[in-house]
Amino acid sequence: MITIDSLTKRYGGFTALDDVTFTAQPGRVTGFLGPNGAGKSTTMRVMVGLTEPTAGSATILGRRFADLPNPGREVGVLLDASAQHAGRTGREILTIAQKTMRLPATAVEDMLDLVSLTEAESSRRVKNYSLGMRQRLGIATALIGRPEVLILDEPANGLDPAGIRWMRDLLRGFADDGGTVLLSSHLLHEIEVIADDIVVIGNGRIVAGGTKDEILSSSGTLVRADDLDGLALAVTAAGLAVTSSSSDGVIVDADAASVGRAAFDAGIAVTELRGADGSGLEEMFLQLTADSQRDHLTDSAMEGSAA
Ligand SMILES: Nc1ncnc2c1ncn2[C@@H]1O[C@H](COP(=O)(O)OP(=O)(O)OP(=O)(O)O)[C@@H](O)[C@H]1O
Repeated sequence: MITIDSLTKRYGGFTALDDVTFTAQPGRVTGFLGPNGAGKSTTMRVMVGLTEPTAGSATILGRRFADLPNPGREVGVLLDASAQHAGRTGREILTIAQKTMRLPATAVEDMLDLVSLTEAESSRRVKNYSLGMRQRLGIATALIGRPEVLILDEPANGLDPAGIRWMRDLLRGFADDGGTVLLSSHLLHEIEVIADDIVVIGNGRIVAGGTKDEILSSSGTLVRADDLDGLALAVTAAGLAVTSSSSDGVIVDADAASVGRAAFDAGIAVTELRGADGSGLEEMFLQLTADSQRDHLTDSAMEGSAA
């Protein structure tokens, strides 16, 4: 379990984290979602003792990272796959971790197998690794101490679709065995397919949190009709809030029955009526963070959600 309690981090006059509170529970994959610069990495750095908070606390299994006796045995961390020593081979990096944590020598082979790095690949220097291979090696290093908790910052970066599926299955298995997983991403689709719980951060503040189902169901109802303008007027006249309106349809912050009734009362023929689910999460993400984004969302940030 990871507990973040009223965490604030200021750099001079700039507030990077503003009273951030959430938990990541055992047996669950918690997705930490937010646009670039929202504060995900800063939160994770505080968790593992790399950044000192201005106020508040972050504990892992009830203790601050610095107070864990053999941290690698309790929490696996991957903050930046490119930060691994470029001049060492993958095998050397794992062997150092194995010796530091006083693990059996077989642990290195086990991890290479787990992340599918071949004998030849593991003997290459990291500077010759692709980003995807670095991510696999980073995940192997995080897992080698068989920790209960995993903290991963953008772990899917650089993985191809098969690699993303592999990682998803690996994290699912880890959580199903009772582990706690916290992973950050600015890719909506990635979080949507992997996470059980979602915490959304924007401008250093938590703007939404809950189970994926709660977050999705709170994203409203998607309704379509030939007369979209009339439809939007009808739901508004019925006292329902329109979350977004485009040529693709209208998303309303209400259940499907209320939206259907409003359209029926106005004599508007509905052509589609359903929970906004995936598209709603994208809409919610954009909305929740719209006035808090420090950088514009890039095309790559949105590409996953278009799937
Ligand atoms: N050492 C620092 N000094 C000053 N500002 C900092 C420092 N570290 C981070 N920040 C600022 O804090 C904010 C949050 O940064 P952070 O790296 O946590 O965001 P993020 O959500 O991880 O974004 P990304 O997805 O781009 O990595 C940014 O505006 C960043 O510029």
